[in-house]
Amino acid sequence: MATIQWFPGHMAKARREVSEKLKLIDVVIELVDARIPESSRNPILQDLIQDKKRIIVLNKADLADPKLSQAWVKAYLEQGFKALSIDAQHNKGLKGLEKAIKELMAPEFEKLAQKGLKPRPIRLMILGIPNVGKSTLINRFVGKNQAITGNKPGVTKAQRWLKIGKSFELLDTPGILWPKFEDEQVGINLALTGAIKDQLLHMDDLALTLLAILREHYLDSLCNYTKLSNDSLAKLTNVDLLLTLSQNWGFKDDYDAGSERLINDFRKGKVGRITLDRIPEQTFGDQAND
Ligand SMILES: Nc1nc2c(ncn2[C@@H]2O[C@H](COP(=O)(O)OP(=O)(O)OP(=O)(O)O)[C@@H](O)[C@H]2O)c(=O)[nH]1
Repeated sequence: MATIQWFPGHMAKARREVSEKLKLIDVVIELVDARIPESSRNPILQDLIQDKKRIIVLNKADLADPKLSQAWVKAYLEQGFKALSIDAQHNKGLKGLEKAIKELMAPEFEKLAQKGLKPRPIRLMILGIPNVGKSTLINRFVGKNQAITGNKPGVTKAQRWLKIGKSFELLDTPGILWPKFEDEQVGINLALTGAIKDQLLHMDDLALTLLAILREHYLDSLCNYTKLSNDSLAKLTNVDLLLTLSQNWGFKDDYDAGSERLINDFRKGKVGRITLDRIPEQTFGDQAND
């Protein structure tokens, strides 16, 4: 996990670096965490990339609720974005990503074809907040393909491009933007998934919030994970439940150790496939609940 603290100076620098790189790019891969697709987006990205072509990629789909991943992709499509979900860790969905990027560039290649020109490699960069899997995607995407180096006019630092087959060239360093800070629930989501440092929020508060979300939306997963029946769970408050779990794990009354274990298990997917960001019903109807 990145340890960078985002001060205004760092933000300005990140913004500058991303703008510089963007000049060279045909398509931006906006990488988000499928468990928190909205919370893991950076609000200035739109402003930065303007009308540059973009695809929203929900990574870590293996950890997220498949129904909600589908619903989020649908919601983004309805907003006019190209979007899909992948699992970079296990190399799933990358062919679909390549296909979607080619579709995005089809109009440009059509124009080239009309002039009798062949398509050139599509230049890509991955952009996202810390911990969404940018490096993992770069590694999986490129596999055993080679890096090519080139100095491009207007860019002071040499940019290395990684070749992906004949069709793509990927910038070897991702663009990193800061996570959103303005909203408490977003902060909790980012902390629960590990996108921001744990110290910013109390572990026990995070654990209790997680238990509340699980009770409300993922009761079956909670029963499986805690090995408690529905009825037994109903008799326990979240505080009692956390205490019971801590004791079962051998931590006696050490609530913090229990909280940490619960959160780590959640991050690894041991609690189940959970998505924390719900689709706002007023905007998108209730696709997620069918
Ligand atoms: N389960 C799962 N884990 C993933 C996936 N992609 C990445 N990870 C894990 O998520 C963590 C962060 O991945 P990185 O690739 O380092 O993320 P990053 O965005 O480059 O992170 P920063 O360097 O902090 O900006 C690592 O532990 C990865 O193994 C995925 O699709 N599924």
